[in-house]
Amino acid sequence: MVNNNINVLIVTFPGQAHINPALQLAKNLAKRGVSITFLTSISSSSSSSSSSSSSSFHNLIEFVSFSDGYDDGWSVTPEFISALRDHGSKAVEDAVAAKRGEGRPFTRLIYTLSVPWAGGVARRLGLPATLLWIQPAILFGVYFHYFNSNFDADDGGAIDLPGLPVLESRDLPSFLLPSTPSKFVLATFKENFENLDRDGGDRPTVLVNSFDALEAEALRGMSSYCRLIAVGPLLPSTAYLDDGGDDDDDLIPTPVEDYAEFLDSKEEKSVVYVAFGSYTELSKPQMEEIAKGLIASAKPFLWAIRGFESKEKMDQDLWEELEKQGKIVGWCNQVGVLSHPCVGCFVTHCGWNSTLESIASGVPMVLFPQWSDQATNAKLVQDLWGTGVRVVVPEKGGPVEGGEIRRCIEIVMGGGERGEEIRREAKKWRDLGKGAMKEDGGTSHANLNIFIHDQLYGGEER
Ligand SMILES: O=c1ccn([C@@H]2O[C@H](COP(=O)(O)OP(=O)(O)O[C@H]3O[C@H](CO)[C@@H](O)[C@H](O)[C@H]3O)[C@@H](O)[C@H]2O)c(=O)[nH]1
Repeated sequence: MVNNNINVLIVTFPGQAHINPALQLAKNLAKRGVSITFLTSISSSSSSSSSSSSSSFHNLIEFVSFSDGYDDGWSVTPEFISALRDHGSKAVEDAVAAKRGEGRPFTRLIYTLSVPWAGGVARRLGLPATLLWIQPAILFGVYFHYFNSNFDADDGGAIDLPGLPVLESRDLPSFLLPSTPSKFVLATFKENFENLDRDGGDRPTVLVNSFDALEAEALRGMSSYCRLIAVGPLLPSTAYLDDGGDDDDDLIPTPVEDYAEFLDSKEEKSVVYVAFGSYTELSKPQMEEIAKGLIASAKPFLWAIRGFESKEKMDQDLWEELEKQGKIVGWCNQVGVLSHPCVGCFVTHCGWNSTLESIASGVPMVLFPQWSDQATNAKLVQDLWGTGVRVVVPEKGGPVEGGEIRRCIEIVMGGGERGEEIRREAKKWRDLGKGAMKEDGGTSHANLNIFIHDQLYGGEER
C-alpha cells in the first residue's frame, strides 16, 4: 500500500559494495510503498548507467548526489574519508531541510557502515537513524567485542567469543591486526558502535545483510545489547531468484564486454569465475600465479579484471595463453554470471557481497581473502557453511602459487568426496537464501515488514 507520509533517507558510501545492498534495500522498501531519497556522492555514479525502469515502485526512489571533491574517483585514504564526511554531512543537512520545507519530513535515515557520521547528523537534527550493516552478523559481534571488551588481537592466539566460532588471528578482520596500515578505517568502524540510535529504548536496531538461517546464533547472540534484523540477501540483481526478479541497474556499472555468448556455449558447471571485488588490486606476480593456476586447471574461465585494458597486469605471453582458454572482462554483472548454469566455481576475495551472492546462487568457492572482513568470511564459508576451500598462503610470504589455486579449483569442481559435500552444502544454502526472500513465509521478507511496522510506522497499523 502506498503511504506518501513515509519518507526515508538512505545514505551510502560511494563504493559498489555499499551501494549494491543499500539500493536493494531501497527497492524492497519502495515495493512496500515507502518513499526513498537515495543519497551518495557523485563519484559513485560517474561510471554507472542511468537507466529508466518501468517498475512502479521505482518512482518512489529519488536519487540525489553531492560532490565530495573526488568526483573523478577516489581511494580509501584518510583525506578522502574526511572530505566525504565534511561534504556528506552538509548534504544530509540539506536533504533533511529540503523535505521539511516541502512538508514531507523524513521519518528515518538509514546509512551503511562506512558513513557513521550520517547517523550522528541525523541525531543532531532530531531524526531517528538505523545502521545497515553490510557484513555478516558475526563480524558485527567481533567488532562489538573488540570495542567493548578490547580482546587482544595482537597476541596471536585463538579468540573464543560468545556465540562465535573460534577465530585464529589469521581469521580476524585485518583492521584489528597490529600490522594493518589502515588504522583510520578502524576509527570509522568504532564510530558505528558509538553512534547507534537507541530510539528512546534500551536496544538499538541494526539491519543486517544476511538471513536468519545462515547466522541464527550470531543474530541472537547480540540480542541483550542490540536487535539485529536480517533482511538479506540484498543483492544488486534479482537474477538469482527463480522468477528472475525485477532487475534494473541504476548506479550499477553496465558491463561493456559481451560474455553471454561465451557462457552460453559452455557445459553446465564447467566454468571458473574469478573476481576480486571493486577495491582489490593484486600484485603482478599474484596475477601471474592465478593465470598459471587457471591454465593448469584446463577449465574455461571468466575473469573480471578492473582496468584490464592496460594489459600491464601480467606477462604478455601468459595473457595470450589465457585468452585461448577463457574470457577476460573489465566488469560483469556478477550475480547474473553466478546464476548462469555453466558456472561451477567462484575464485573470490571473499568480500561480503561476493560471498553472499555466491551463497545465494549455490556456487562453491575458492577462498582467497585479502583484507578487511574477508579472512573472517573465508573462515565462515569453509568451516561453518562448508561451501568452499581456502587457499593456503605460503609461510615464507609472496604470492599464492598457481599450483595451490589449481588444487583448490580441483577440490571444489572435482569428483572427490569433499567436492561433492561442498556442492551439496552450496545447494542447501542457495535454497535457504532464496527462501528467505520469498513473500510467502521468507524470514527476511517478514523481518523487513516488522522493521517497517515498528520503526517507520511507530508500531501503528497502516
Ligand atoms: O565484475 C564485477 C565485480 C564485482 N561486482 C559487484 O561488486 C560488488 C563487490 O562487493 P564485495 O564482494 O563486497 O567486494 P568489495 O568491493 O571488495 O567490498 C568491500 O566492502 C565489503 C562490504 O563492507 C567488504 O565485505 C569487503 O571486504 C570490502 O573490500 C559485488 O556486489 C559484486 O557483484 C560486479 O558486479 N561485477
